[in-house]
Amino acid sequence: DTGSAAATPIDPRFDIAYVTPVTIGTPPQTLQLDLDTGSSDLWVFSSHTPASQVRGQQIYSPDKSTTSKLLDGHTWSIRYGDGSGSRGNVYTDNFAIGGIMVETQAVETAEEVSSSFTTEDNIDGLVGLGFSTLNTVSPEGQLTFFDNAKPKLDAPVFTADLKYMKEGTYDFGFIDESKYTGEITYVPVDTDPGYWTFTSSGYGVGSGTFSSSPITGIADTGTSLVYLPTAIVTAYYRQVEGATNSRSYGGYVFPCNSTLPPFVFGIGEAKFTIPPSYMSYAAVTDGSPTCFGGLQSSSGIGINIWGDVALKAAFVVFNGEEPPTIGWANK
Ligand SMILES: CSC[C@H](NC(=O)[C@H](Cc1ccccc1)OC(=O)N1CCC(N)CC1)C(=O)N[C@@H](CC1CCCCC1)[C@@H](O)Cn1ccccc1=O
Repeated sequence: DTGSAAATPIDPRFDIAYVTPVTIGTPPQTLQLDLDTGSSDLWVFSSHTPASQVRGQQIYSPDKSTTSKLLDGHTWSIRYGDGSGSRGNVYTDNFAIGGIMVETQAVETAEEVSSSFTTEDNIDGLVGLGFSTLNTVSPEGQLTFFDNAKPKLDAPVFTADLKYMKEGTYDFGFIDESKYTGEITYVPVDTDPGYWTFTSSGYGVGSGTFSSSPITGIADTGTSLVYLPTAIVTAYYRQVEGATNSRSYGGYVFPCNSTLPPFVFGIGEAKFTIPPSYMSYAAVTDGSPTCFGGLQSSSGIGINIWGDVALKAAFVVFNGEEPPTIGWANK
């Protein structure tokens, strides 16, 4: 099998996250979920989510599906890097993305979600596409959609073609040659503890010299920005007039009319350029002349994260063969 599904920005003003339509159950219930390679739980707003915590999200009702089965005695609870979280119980049911159907997918139904999920009415839940070792279901961990779908895919891969303020695509089971230019550069993935962890070959700021130094980090479709070591981040903002590291805004900000250099990162011998428009992420509040940077320091996180700001500068292949690799191509 092969399949494709849209990745649509949830906000027309800036790319904070992307959602993809999925169907769950019989008859199919359609929800818009955030495909997140930085986690491995598939959870949804549901008929079990208190009404006070639901604000416009689509919900999954297992009781309305003739193919749902309660996974008795199983629970889940997850906390994300930005402090948001959710928990609940587990069903198995039919689950499809882009026409790829998994009959007994573990679908984690939320009994509680944190306030940032309640306020984000465009996200009905997440599809974790990290490695199944990260799944939080207890007492038995469950498989991700990708692990369940892999045996029926023409190739054990999925690709991300995220776009700047535009609809992109996730493809499953094939590599669409029309979506990239030149060659795909594959590098090894370290699957411990369960992210798509790889090592970049270095970085450059604008037309400055390229610094060939290894940067190990995760490819994370669920994270909006890029988080790298402080030395790299300060080297970048040193080139931006009026940039400061703002405690109140929680990161590097600068006057929106400042000229930003592009940011270059290496994958093997290949180079990828994040254009200035992606590096000026968003005004700190609507209409403010102060903008928040798309590149921020990872010093408070503990891992480097290549989030959407970097991923949308490339066509990315998540290769689930043994051993897994990750491929990057220009587009
Ligand atoms: C430094 S990991 C921060 C990151 N969460 C973000 O990137 C959020 C995304 C968002 C989406 C929609 C509305 C609001 C915010 O956005 C910001 O935090 N932003 C954007 C806006 C900026 N003004 C401030 C900074 C994050 O926890 N991702 C996790 C998945 C997310 C969780 C929240 C919902 C969307 C999916 C996940 O892959 C990160 N992970 C990665 C590895 C290990 C653990 C872990 O947990």
